[in-house]
Amino acid sequence: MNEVCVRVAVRVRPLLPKEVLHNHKVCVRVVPDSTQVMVGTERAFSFDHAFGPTASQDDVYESCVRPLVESLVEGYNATVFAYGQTGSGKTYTLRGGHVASLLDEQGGIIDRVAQDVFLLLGQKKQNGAAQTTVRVSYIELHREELRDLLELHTNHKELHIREDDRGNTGNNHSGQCF
Ligand SMILES: Nc1ncnc2c1ncn2[C@@H]1O[C@H](COP(=O)(O)OP(=O)(O)OP(=O)(O)O)[C@@H](O)[C@H]1O
Repeated sequence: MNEVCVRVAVRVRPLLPKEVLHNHKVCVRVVPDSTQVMVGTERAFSFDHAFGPTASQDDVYESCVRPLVESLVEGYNATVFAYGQTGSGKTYTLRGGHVASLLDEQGGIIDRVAQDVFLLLGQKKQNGAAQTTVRVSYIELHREELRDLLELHTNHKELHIREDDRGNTGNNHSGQCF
């Protein structure tokens, strides 16, 4: 991976059965063997990665995210976020194809990161690295309101995201109040 701080990947999902049924047409195509997508027949847009409807969850993870996890265990910060209109595939890409699935071919980025973080930390420990602590928070921000998805009974009014003077963010509920 080169030294660019922000990399952008585009993923075009397949038509859903109901879309096929309603005769919807594909209007965005990935140019074969490139990182460009065509909108209609004339306009081409370039990205750092471009995945078409046949790309697997593993393809996306291996090229876009795994290198970040490797950097993470070396002490770097990394962020992965999905952006797109409703129904475009953000949840599928991040959380996977089934709710509560074990890691299988439909497993999303979150499952794969969790697996690799512990795998890589385990390897580091075997090589004599210091003990590591992993903390996880899973928070939904919807209409300016925060919800702790790991503690659903928490009153959303008690949750606040704060930033310290070095730009580190945390939420008061996870005990990281800045
Ligand atoms: N790459 C893919 N392959 C197969 N099915 C997909 C793919 N991406 C998305 N889907 C399916 O498309 C539908 C919409 O996807 P998803 O729920 O992930 O969209 P979303 O962007 O999270 O939408 P919203 O913003 O409304 O939550 C789901 O049924 C999902 O399983």
